[in-house]
This record gives sequence, C-alpha cells and structure tokens, in this order.
Amino acid sequence: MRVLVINSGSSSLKYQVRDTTSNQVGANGLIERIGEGAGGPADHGEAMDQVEAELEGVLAGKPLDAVGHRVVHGGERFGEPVLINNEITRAIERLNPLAPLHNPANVLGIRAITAKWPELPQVAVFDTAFHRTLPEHAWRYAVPDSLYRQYGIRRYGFHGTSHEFVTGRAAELLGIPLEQFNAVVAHLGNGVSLTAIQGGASVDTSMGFTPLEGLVMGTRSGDLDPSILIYLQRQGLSADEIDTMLNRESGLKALAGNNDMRAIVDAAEAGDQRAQTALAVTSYRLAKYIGGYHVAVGGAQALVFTAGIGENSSVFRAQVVGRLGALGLKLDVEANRLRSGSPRVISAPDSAIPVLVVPTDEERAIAEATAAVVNSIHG
Ligand SMILES: Nc1ncnc2c1ncn2[C@@H]1O[C@H](COP(=O)(O)OP(=O)(O)O)[C@@H](O)[C@H]1O
Ligand SMILES: CC(=O)OP(=O)(O)O
Ligand SMILES: [Mg+2]
Repeated sequence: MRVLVINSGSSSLKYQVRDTTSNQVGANGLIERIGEGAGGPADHGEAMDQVEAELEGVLAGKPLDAVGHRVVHGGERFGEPVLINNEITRAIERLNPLAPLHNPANVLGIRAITAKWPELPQVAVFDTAFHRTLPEHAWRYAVPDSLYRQYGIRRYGFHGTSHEFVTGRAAELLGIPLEQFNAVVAHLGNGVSLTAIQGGASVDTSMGFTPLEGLVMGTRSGDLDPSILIYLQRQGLSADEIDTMLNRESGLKALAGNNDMRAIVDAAEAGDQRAQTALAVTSYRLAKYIGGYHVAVGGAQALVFTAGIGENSSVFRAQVVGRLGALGLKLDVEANRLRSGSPRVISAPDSAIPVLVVPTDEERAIAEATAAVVNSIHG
C-alpha cells in the first residue's frame, strides 16, 4: 500500500511516501522553522501548501492509497488508530487546548488533505494510545475527582508511537519476549519523555495531561511547582503569556539560549557556563526520573535512548549515565561514541543492565498502522 505519512511537530512538518509492502520510502521531506520567520513558512497551512507542491512530481501516475497522520492528543476516546471522517476531525479539534503546539497543526493537515483528495482514506495514529495501559495509580493526579470527571484532567502521556516501536526493537535486540520485557525508554527529541515499560506495556510516563509535564525539553520547562503559575498570574501575566513562556520560551532555550543540543554541547565544551548548566540541569532531572522508573517496573532489563538527542548525542548520554552509578550502569566509551543508524548496545560488559540506542521510526509505525486500518475496512 502507498501511504503518505504526515508528522506535524510544533515547529516542523515531516512527510514520507512509503510502500508498506516493501517498506521502501519513496519520497520524504522536512519543513522546518514554521512560524519562526527567517524565510520559513508563516504557519502549518503554508507548510501544507509546500508539501502539496513538493508531492506533485512524486505522485505523477502513482496515486496514493491512504494518508496516515500523527495526532498527538487522542484524549480518553482514542485508544487505537482510526479512520478519519468529519466527526473524528471535530473530536480531535476539541482536544486542541490540551496539545496547543501539536493538535491544531494535526487538524489543519487532515483538512488540507480532505480538501485536496476527498476520496482518499485518512487514518489518525495517536501519541496517547500506547499509554492506555497506565494503571490508575500512575494516571491519577492527587486533585479533586471533579477535575477528572468534568475536564478529563489525568495523565495521558505522549510519544506513544515512538515508545512502542522502540520497545519492540529493544526487546528484539536483547532476545527477550516482548511480554516479559521491562525497560526504561527515553525519547529525547525536541519534546522529551520517559516511559516505564513492564511486560512490554507502558505503566508510567513523564508527560501528563499535556506534553508540558516531566523532563526539561527544547523549549518546554517540564515539571515545576504549580504555585509559580498562580504567582505569575497574580503578578499580572495572562494565561496566554504563561502558556507561551512555559511551552515556547523555557527548557534548553531558556537555560542555554537555544534549543539545539548540538550547539549546546559545542558551547559547553568551549567553556560556556550557561551551556554547561543547561546540560547539568537536563541530565540531572532525567537521571532522577530514570531511577524512579527503574523502581516502577520492578527492575528494568535495559535503559533505552532514542530520538534526535538520544540517538545522536554521545555527550548527553554519557552525562546521564554518569549520574546513574548508584544503579550500576556503565557505558563503554567507544561503543557510546560510535555513530550508527542501527539498534545497538553502548554499555560496558560489567554494566548492571545494558544501555541501548534504538533509532525510532514514527513514520514507519504510522504507515503500518494506517495500512492495517485501511485493510481491515476493505476486508
Ligand atoms: N548529531 C546530533 N548531536 C546532538 N544532538 C542532535 C544531533 N542531531 C539532532 N540532535 C538534536 O535532536 C533534537 C531534535 O530531535 P528530533 O527527534 O528530531 O525532534 P522532533 O522530532 O521533536 O522535532 C534537537 O535538540 C537537536 O539538536
Ligand atoms: C508530544 C511531543 O512533544 O511531540 P514532539 O516531541 O514531536 O514535539
Ligand atoms: Mg518528534
């Protein structure tokens, strides 16, 4: 099946045309710096126009069979990939406030495709779906139950497509049956989340009601004392100002002046104090969570790194694992430094458990899920 996959991030749009039978990627593109000025598209609408233009040549004579969309927030309703219709699109749109950097762009992508190819089946694949197995003690916040009943305030968790894909690959690499596999998986991209895997399923995850909770990210603060928000509001900041500050002006960008891990590592190595502090805060917070999730899964069989930073930054991985000595984790310096696009072990032979790097492939997982939904409908 020939599937167009659309993965809209907060400031980027990735697309691929994939053949799900041969697993070949026919075309792919990345549109970056959306809404950041400097020659980038003004918004995700312009970015979609650009995708359509780039696809003209690619699709000539070879039509698509389906489109698969990454949708970040599926709320409590969507636990599986679904075939999209107008009602589904509106339901996704109602979740926009819960993933303000992502869902509006996802909805826009769906509508742009509907307008261009109204007959083409479209499937939504949700970031939240893999975390449907969270036990109540992990998803419930210690707040009045009315918040859950009235507003659906609970932990949902995100990056599920990536966590699920990477968990499967890691179990395979270690030769452990998935349903017996316990691990801690660190997705370190522009958004960052950690997942506790028990018996191959998600039992806890660091992002919460929205993708803002948890670890330090590219432009997001992660955990902080909720009183800070109340305090700032009383100082006269509006809800929108606080939202923008925590989602777009915080994290690495606030600590180091930019959200590009490559630049931060280079600056830190050149002696830049802010960059060094940014790495320390970020790796310290992550190490604390990893220790917690090791306990949550009853003893992990592996620590797994993935996504842009997790796959590529040996310096950041070394800082994190360097803080995990209490768990007996130890990297092999050479294996950690080696660059490769394949799943691999980077720990020393005497590490208490293996540390892995497993490249994620959200687009592949979305294409396969899309083909499965479309096939199930056509019998
Ligand atoms: N070679 C590299 N070394 C260090 N960091 C890298 C490298 N390549 C990418 N990154 C970092 O990965 C992050 C982006 O990760 P990615 O998974 O592509 O994010 P997203 O999908 O959320 O946009 C950025 O912080 C970027 O600096
Ligand atoms: C949910 C989320 O944070 O996604 P991304 O990392 O693509 O921004
Ligand atoms: Mg990503």
